[in-house]
Amino acid sequence: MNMIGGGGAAIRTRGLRKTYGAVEALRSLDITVDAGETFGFLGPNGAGKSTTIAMLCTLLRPTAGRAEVAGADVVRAPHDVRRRVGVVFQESTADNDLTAEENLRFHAELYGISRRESRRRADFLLDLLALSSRRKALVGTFSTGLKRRLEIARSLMHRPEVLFLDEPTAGLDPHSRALVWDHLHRLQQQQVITIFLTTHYLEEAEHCHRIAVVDGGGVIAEGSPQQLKAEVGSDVVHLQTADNAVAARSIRDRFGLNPALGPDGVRVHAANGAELVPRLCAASAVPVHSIMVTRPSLDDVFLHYTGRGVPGPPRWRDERAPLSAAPDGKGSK
Ligand SMILES: Nc1ncnc2c1ncn2[C@@H]1O[C@H](COP(=O)(O)OP(=O)(O)OP(=O)(O)O)[C@@H](O)[C@H]1O
Repeated sequence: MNMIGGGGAAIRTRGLRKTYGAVEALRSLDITVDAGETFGFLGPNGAGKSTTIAMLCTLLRPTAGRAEVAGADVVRAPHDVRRRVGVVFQESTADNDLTAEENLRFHAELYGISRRESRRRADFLLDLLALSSRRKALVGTFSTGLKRRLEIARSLMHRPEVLFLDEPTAGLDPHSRALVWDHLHRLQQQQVITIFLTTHYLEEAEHCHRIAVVDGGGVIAEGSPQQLKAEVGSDVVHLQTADNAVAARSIRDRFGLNPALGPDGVRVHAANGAELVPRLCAASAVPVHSIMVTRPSLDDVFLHYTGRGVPGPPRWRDERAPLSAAPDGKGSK
């Protein structure tokens, strides 16, 4: 077969494009995902994430360009691709009127898996996703988190080489989110599997080996979470104090940093927030009510790479000019 490039990649796209009539959902996508990698596809609403998954799973035909998944071309060999991939969609597709086990077995039948193998595989996956105690329960009684885990189990019944997850933790509470990731990590310890997931959340990128940020129809940034965060910037330390203006001024004077005074307190960028916190508390000229360290947000990533932020965040202002103009700290707007 005429491959796009060298072997070894689990997913490879070149100039992949999709239009819906006049709407250009994806302009030109070039990505390479190695076998065994967890690859995050990050972007705002409408960036083309679901469209990309649909093309890679052969549910949508590309308008132009090439894509290979698990060594098969999505247009020329769609059946090969389908046998080698598992998919979990944003919307639940589990059958509420069947039990967890029946959902898995039904899927296995569609793939022509023998009963014996189906039983063995279902046992393994129900255990892996901590669903064994619910195997006989009707899926209609499941929470969103349980359903998502069942759908992941179902997508793995036919031993796919590549697992596509479209917003795997959307709509889940923090505990359920963490569980999903625990199970995915356990899965990767058990077998070599490539995971391609879409997400809005930069936090999810922490679980990925590499991520691509997609916007405006193509990839605008790509790398490991560490690389992207390093490029985006440093930790952000948020402080609330008895007098935020005084605190901001003392941070600037004592630490040579550039604090910003905002509606909820002071925030300051630092290379290592955790290391700065005790020093800030010890040196603060005013009592500190609360202090928190956060990582760069999706806003920060977009601002960095596109020069525009996602609309709506609280407005912060650089404190240097107002502080020197108004030593009482109130500053002008
Ligand atoms: N069937 C369709 N017909 C016309 N336009 C579509 C269709 N499906 C998607 N689009 C458009 O294509 C673009 C990409 O949509 P897509 O759903 O792939 O983005 P997404 O990144 O997955 O968004 P979200 O994060 O909201 O799921 C959007 O502008 C969307 O409105």
